[in-house]
Amino acid sequence: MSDIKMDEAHLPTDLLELAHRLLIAAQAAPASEVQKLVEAGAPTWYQDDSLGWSALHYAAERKEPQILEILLKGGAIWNSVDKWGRTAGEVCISLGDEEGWEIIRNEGIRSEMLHHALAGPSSPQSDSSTNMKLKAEDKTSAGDNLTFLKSKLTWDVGKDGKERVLDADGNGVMMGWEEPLMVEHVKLMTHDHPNAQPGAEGMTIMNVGFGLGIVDRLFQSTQSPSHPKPLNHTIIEAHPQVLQYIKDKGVDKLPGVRILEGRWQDFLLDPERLGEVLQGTPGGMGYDAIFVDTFAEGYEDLKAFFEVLPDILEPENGIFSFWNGLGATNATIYAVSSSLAELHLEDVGLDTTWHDVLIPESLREEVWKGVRRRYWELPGYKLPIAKMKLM
Ligand SMILES: C[S@@+](CC[C@H](N)C(=O)[O-])C[C@H]1O[C@@H](n2cnc3c(N)ncnc32)[C@H](O)[C@@H]1O
Repeated sequence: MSDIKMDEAHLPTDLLELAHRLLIAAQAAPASEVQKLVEAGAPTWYQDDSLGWSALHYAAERKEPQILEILLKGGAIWNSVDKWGRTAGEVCISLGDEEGWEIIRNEGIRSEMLHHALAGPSSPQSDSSTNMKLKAEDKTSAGDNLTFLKSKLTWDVGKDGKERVLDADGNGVMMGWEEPLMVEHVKLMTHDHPNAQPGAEGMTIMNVGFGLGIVDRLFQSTQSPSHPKPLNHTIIEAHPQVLQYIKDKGVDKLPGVRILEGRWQDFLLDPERLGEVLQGTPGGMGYDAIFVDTFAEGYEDLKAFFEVLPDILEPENGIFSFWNGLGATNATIYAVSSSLAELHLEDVGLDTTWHDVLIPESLREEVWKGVRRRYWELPGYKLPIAKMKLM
């Protein structure tokens, strides 16, 4: 998210005057007037003190698509947020202005794609200040994977009666309210797969990030008297306490289960260890289902994971899915982040379909009691299911 808000004192007086004129013009003047001010160099990123609104927020309130376009072409920042964390996109949503919202979302996708193209190969350092900072949370141990992996975790039961894991700063690492979403993920990844049908040999599954083990329990319980249990179930997990929890619960002793201890990066980004990873699949052909849900990682890490999928996903029927939680405190940013993921998956040869799932549970106050920061603000979850494109 952008935090470009600049102190008035840092702007030369003539620029400050242009900035104020632009804010006023965006509220009531004709498009031509806004255009003139932009051409004269008025800073389109400027946000006022009272609401934290930029000219883009004001134009969104007027439902004037042409003015939105002028401002965005003139460098307005699509994801700058006001004092309440709302982008101009949320202003459009609140007024039911789909056209305006799409203009802002499309600019978000365009600018993020451009940013990634210019940044070159995925690298966690390539975020710039105007581009999305898509971390599951922010700062503290939730903002840095290596810090998180050294931090002390606590397992407890929240006010909603559901189990959860918190990190040392009180950030929710995994929370029980997510279980219905995990159920949907597993259902969509297993139901139609040929290796999960009665009489078949069972699926090969890779799950990255154990957490509370919800998704792993669900993968294990897909079997019925007529349905096979997974043939191989490989879990990659990096946190020492979670690894201990896995052993305490005897998960590592379940038939077909294999635990790879370490970060997924250690296994999947090292060509010499890929063979070890693929041992879980017949003929080393890749997994039937891959799910990834880590913590304290950002979009760049997810993108780096996407890039290894062609090497580890079974090409014919393999299904990939991931916890789609980045940017979920804001509807416009969530939409842009999901579209970005779809485009980057397409780049590596995967087609994505999205399933909309309602999640009223997450909005209940008691779910978040004792948690430092609420990481989910939306009533809906966009669940991705991706498969290799047919040649
Ligand atoms: C949100 S939880 C996963 C929840 C899980 N899907 C469930 O159903 O309970 C994230 C897990 O990812 C692990 N993790 C974080 N970063 C990782 C990394 N780079 N490689 C492997 N595991 C990681 C954390 O230790 C944690 O156990």
